[in-house]
Amino acid sequence: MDGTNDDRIRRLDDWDTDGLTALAEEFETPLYVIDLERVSENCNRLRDAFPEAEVRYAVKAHTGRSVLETVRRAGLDAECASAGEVERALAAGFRGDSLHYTAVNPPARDLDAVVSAWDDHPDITVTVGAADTLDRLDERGFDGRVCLRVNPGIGAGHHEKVRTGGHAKFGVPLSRAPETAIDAARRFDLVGLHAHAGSGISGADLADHRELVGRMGELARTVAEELSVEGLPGLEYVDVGGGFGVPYREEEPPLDLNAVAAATRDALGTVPGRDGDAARLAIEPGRYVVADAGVLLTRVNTVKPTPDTTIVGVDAGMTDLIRPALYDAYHPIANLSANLSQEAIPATVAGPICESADVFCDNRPLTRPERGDVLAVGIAGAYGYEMASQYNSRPRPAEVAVDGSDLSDSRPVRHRETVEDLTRVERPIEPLEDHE
Ligand SMILES: Cc1ncc(COP(=O)(O)O)c(C=O)c1O
Ligand SMILES: N[C@@H](CCCC[NH3+])C(=O)O
Repeated sequence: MDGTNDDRIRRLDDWDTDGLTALAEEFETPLYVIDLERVSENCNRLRDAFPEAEVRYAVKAHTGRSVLETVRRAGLDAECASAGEVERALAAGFRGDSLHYTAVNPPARDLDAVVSAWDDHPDITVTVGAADTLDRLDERGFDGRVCLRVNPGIGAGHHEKVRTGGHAKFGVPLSRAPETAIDAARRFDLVGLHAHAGSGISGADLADHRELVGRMGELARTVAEELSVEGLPGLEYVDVGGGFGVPYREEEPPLDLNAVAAATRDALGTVPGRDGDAARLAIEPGRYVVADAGVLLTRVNTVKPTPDTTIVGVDAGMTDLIRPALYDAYHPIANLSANLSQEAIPATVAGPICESADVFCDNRPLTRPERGDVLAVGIAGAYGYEMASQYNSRPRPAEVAVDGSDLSDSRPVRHRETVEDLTRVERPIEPLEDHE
């Protein structure tokens, strides 16, 4: 670690245009491309900025097996939001002591599965955001490692729908946290305290982040003192969540990760921990690890001039990348096939789904698109494939992995679904011949 952190993001310009076009030819579109070397680099950037911390990858950003294996090899732990994610992380080789399951109103099926996984992997940690969840774990005979999720009363993030910190759904209210923590410590092995502000935190949110971490530091010192009075084991860590943003717009400055790390350290202060050690800092970023490692490729099938704009119809839609429809999120878009001498026109890039929200951008300059052109939608590695659906009976796209800037060496890591994949779960109610 050299004390510096290259905070540049990988932009569409940094990808090899011919290489991406060749991938679209070979594997067809819509197609996700994921650069595993960039995933590793992003893990290293986080570890360099937070050398003292436990860094846990929030698996929900991209659960692809290739990504999970890459993150594990880069030495990060895994933070899982469901029993399904726990199962996938275990299958990708994460050990129990690197697995953290964050239980939010957990369905019984999830708790049963995680408690059963705990039988084989007793070092799994369950992060609990309600006293009810503690009781439900108890009822299942679980007496392992728990972490208490606290609602810090502060939310942050790129859109109101992703600000979790202030939402009552998440975590035990700060005022109730000390008593709930002591109750948890009497019944389980209470190893940590946790809070998460939200997703897509930018430099402008640094004051909120600092306030959240400060509150967690104060709470952790109160809890540590009460644990010590009761003769209970101290805390191993304080987890201040993830949410580190990446600049999707060209003009947005990148997050200064070193400044965030310094502010985090400063605001947390020292928390007495276990066996005479201080409690460690933990963070759980998802987006930062994978966002700029992924691109979505899509092909133009329609160019329709209208009085207000030119509609550029493409074969990817909100079913492949829902972020623009759901959060009005901005993703850079480039026409890979365009001759650079051609002029840019205001274009509205729209997909094939029967929803007016199925639009990637409105009236944005795009080098004159023609039918058959390949467009790249950038910074699509986080919450892209992961939030894809099969609405309108659209099978989910394929994904290929590459390693670094040479795109000639690619391998498919997710096959393109077929309609048969969609209907496999269905059973007819009557044989078709009865209709004849
Ligand atoms: C509990 C928790 N941890 C970590 C994350 C990861 O967030 P991000 O991908 O923004 O880093 C989330 C998502 O907001 C979350 O809910
Ligand atoms: N899905 C959101 C992030 C939410 C993270 C989970 N709490 C996004 O695409 O920005």
